[in-house]
Amino acid sequence: MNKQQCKLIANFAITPNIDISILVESLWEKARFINSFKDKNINHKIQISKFKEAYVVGSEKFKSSIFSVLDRIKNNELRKIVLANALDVISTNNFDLIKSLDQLRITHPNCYIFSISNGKGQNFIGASPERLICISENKLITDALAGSAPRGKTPIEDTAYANSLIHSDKERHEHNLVVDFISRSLSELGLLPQIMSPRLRKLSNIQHLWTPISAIIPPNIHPLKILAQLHPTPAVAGTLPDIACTEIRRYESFERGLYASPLGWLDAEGNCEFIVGIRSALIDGNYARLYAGAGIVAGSDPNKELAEIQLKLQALLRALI
Ligand SMILES: C=C(O[C@@H]1C=C(C(=O)O)C=C[C@H]1O)C(=O)O
Repeated sequence: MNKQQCKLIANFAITPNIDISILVESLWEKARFINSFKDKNINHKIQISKFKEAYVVGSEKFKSSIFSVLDRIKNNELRKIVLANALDVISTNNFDLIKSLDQLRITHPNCYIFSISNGKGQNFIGASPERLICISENKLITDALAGSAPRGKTPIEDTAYANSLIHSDKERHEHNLVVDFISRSLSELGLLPQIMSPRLRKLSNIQHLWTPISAIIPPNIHPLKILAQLHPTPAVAGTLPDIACTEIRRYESFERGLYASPLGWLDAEGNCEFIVGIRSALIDGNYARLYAGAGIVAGSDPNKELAEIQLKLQALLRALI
């Protein structure tokens, strides 16, 4: 598919008393609306807004949670927990959804840009670097993505960050927990995971350790079964995932909502694409809640983890305002 084309997938719940012809017409109407943007440059209204920002969990409280998690890791109660924070933003004007998505698309050209509405005026949007599963013609591909470093301001600084990421025992351990979990989960379904060579996933503000993993899917395994087996991976929850999820509920004082959840589509042939809903925000009129987390493992430095979360949140905020 070239850059001028895109695939439009529509998923609808079909109930016995639905009028298919009305449904099809409303679908075409939506397709025509989307197509009408084809030749238009989106001219965003310039609005001067003022913003009030507040982290849901303050820095000191967040760091004390990290220290507590590190103690529990030391006591061998768990190996990794991903702790998230949220940033609440109130603007004097409503957030402009199309403009925000456009900015996310421009600043994160290699990420999955998404927007999901609940039909009540709330939209969950973001630019995720992480693919949970993509199945095309029986071939599955998934990402182990964990372990992070900032991007450098110069190529030399950037390479130095990349090298320290690649050679850090702590980052590699954090990453390998995700690789091991994914390959074990796929094997438990009777699949033969092929682990590709590790590489870097470079985004505009951050870089990650990245290992793509592939597998051939026999027709009798439903994509949702694979999804249920994989989610949540230790990239967004921890190891072991069940224990980590219980601990996350204790440490995080807010609901994650759609943050870190699988978002995507599937078709009747078993093709699908689900990403992990990170680098994301819930937008409701002039209110936005932005989410970001970081994996805590033995050797994590609370100040660095806090800085990583702030880096993720501030980059997202810049795209929204
Ligand atoms: C949990 C998030 O990201 C995850 C955590 C990472 C890390 O701690 O190194 C890296 C990529 C993601 O797997 C997030 O961005 O909210």
